Amino acid sequence: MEPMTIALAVGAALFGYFAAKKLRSPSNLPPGPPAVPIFGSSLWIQFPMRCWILKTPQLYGQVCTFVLDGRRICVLNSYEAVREAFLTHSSNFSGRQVNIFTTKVLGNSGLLAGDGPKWKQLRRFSLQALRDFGFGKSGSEETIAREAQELIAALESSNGQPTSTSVPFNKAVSNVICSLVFGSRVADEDPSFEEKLSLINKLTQTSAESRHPLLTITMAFQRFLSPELVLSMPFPKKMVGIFNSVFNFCQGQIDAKEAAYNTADEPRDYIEAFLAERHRLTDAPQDAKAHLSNKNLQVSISDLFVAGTDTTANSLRWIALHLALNSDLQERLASYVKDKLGDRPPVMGDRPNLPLIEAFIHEAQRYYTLVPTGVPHRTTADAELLGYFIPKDTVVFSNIQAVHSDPTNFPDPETFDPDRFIDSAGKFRPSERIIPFSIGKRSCLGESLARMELFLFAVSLVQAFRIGIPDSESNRLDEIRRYSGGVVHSPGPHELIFQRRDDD
Ligand code: HEM
Repeated sequence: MEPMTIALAVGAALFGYFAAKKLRSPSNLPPGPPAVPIFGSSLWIQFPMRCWILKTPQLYGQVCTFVLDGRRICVLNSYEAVREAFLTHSSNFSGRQVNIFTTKVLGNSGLLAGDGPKWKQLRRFSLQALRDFGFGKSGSEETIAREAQELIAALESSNGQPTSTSVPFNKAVSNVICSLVFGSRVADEDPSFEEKLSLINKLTQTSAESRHPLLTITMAFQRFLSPELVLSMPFPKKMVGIFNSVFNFCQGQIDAKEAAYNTADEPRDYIEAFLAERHRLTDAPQDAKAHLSNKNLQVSISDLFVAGTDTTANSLRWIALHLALNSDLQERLASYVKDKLGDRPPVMGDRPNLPLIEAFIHEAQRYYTLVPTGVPHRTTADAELLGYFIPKDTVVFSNIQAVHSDPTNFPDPETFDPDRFIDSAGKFRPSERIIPFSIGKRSCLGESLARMELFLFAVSLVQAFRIGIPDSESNRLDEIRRYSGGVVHSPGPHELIFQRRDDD
């Protein structure tokens, strides 16, 4: 071989080596605050962490990174970043965090926190099972329509006096998920159900990261302690207690089903489908039925129950609050619905004929981003994102709120304007950049159910009531709207007035 060719080959090899090394070196990480041994970046960020994450687009741009409690964290601050991570490189970005909690309390199980082949099988099974009981089909439509009427009756019983939206909305939405999962309207049948709802609320609202500076120091050393000791500390202990109460409740439902259900019968709900599938796969190899363990059943039911209740109920509470504060819009929607449907209750088939309602819900999901910083993912391999290096086992937050308030996607994002999604022919034109349910392999499992609920409940409310707000509540709007830094951004406690329209 010519010396020149050898020199070129060696040069090319060295260039390739150093280029790859640069990608892998920390200098090619996204920007972010400094990190020091033991404390990571905790001295530079503000807590609650999720509130601080919302400010990172202004500080660091589209993608940023920092280190907390020994974990590298990456934040996706634009639609392009979320799409590239969760769609283009979904195979590397679809894991979930592994920590003492997911290992010791959740047993690496369930729909929300699990990952790997067992989670994949469970997700596939769950989507199929819930579809069979009407996810996105007429079964759930009937269930939701019935609960919408129950909700209206409950609100009507307040006789036009200020009433909290929290319990009635949560109960109505819970009854839908309970019907699909447990086969009964547990929320109405179990007298202690309100207590369960408040536990769920604590789970989704509590911010694990809101901490006192002293706690920051304790947290920094936590990873050097035994899991048992960590779980006995005040905050983790409280969370474990809440989880265990939800698990016990779910286990009670499973036990009752196991005692009564004959696996030869056609399953009628998620638990029965799980038991039937387990029976069907009795002789299958272990790999094929690894997702059908008792722990997986217990955790996935509580996942459906937790993820399916607080999210939809709080989206509806934001919608009711917004209508109460914007009577012009409320009257416009009410006369629009009256014009299209008269007084008959809505059905899903009405959706194409109600583009303004579709646009209103779409805008509500943008404006009141319910899960502002997403549910964190984990990289399962070293990855590249928008030219940056993201190491394996990085925890990845999607700043959905930043995507929804990006003025390049939504001019004048602080203005609530459903008409931005109505085209010149009067048709509803949704934006792919509105991602309340996230996107990709880990996107929300209950999206089609939630969309049906939002439509049927919202139309029913607009038809039935003139919604108002007492002066005492209008004076504390900042407090009602404040984000506590939990996974879900729900409105703070407040009361609204529901006056029947047909009383006019
Ligand atoms: C308006 C209502 C809802 C919103 C805004 C919402 C939003 C979300 C978001 C942002 C995620 C995280 C996706 C990701 O990690 O990238 C998620 C996951 C999930 N949601 Fe929902 N959700 C809603 C309703 C529901 C309902 C009704 C159910 C149950 C029937 C449900 C069940 C789940 C489950 C099981 C997951 C975990 C999926 C996985 O990790 O593979 N959600 N949801």
